[in-house]
Amino acid sequence: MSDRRNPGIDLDTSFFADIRINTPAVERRAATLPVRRSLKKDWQAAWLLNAVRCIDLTTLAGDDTPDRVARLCAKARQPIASDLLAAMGVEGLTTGAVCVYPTMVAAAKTALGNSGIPVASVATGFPAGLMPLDLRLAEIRYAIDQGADEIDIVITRAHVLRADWGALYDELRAMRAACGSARMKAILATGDLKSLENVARASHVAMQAGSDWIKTSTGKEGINATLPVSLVMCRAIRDYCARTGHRVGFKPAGGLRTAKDAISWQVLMREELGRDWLSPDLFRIGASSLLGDIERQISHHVTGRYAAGHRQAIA
Ligand SMILES: O=C[C@H](O)COP(=O)(O)O
Repeated sequence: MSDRRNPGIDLDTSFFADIRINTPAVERRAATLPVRRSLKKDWQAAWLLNAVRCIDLTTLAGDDTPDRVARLCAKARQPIASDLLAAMGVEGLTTGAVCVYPTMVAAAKTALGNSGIPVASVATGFPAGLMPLDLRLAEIRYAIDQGADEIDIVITRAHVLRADWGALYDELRAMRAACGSARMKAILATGDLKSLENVARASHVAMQAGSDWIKTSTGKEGINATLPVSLVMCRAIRDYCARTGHRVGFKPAGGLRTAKDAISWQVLMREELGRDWLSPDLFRIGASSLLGDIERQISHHVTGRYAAGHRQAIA
């Protein structure tokens, strides 16, 4: 993985002051993505393998335990059965990262050992973010002390809803500073932001404040990752890159469960941002329950039939 970072820039509201989004046009464009490509079978398998290496394999449940995290990490190290990978001539495939709560970071680090798989920790009062800023920053520092390599922060939605871009920028800047060398993903919780314009504005502020990835959702909002919202965020990434030269990654998260989802979002990345955004450096899929269907489809590709349920991934 490269050590590329987005350094951010000073807050510049001119990037989004006049933004107007034609929602029906965005929805029409997004609707073409899942059906646009009739991918040949071999290509489909390759895209699914690529999705695996971009997954932030996630468990964020109230009943998480170190044992569950250890099982998740075993899956991250060997996400697809070795006989299926051997049949496709693939070696060394892992997920992009494992994503857990701060108190589970140490268990994940131990279980991942020297695999090189990064541990991402949510922080800053995930999922609502409604805690005093100093406590949210302390949580980032705690996660990093435990060994987190990446931090998934949540923004204060009220700053967006009140159009208080200065407050949003300052909070994100402080979080970025607390992250130090750990890379920061900014969760916008788009399902709470009320409009696509707000999604675009929040995306710009998050990038200006130095986020390394912008992420759609916590997985806990009423509406999580959708293709229209993702399209708006990808266009903001493209715009920010054109104006500043800084490349920011994208992480859809929440509700992605099927191999078809994994392909649709990759088509979006390739068509809107280009091939560079198909690597784990610039693209992650946050998911707790996607791997099972991907493995099922890969198994079908290799063997011509669907595997028995007990052979499927727990995640
Ligand atoms: O960041 C990742 C999300 O929490 C995962 O959401 P999910 O459980 O709907 O896959």
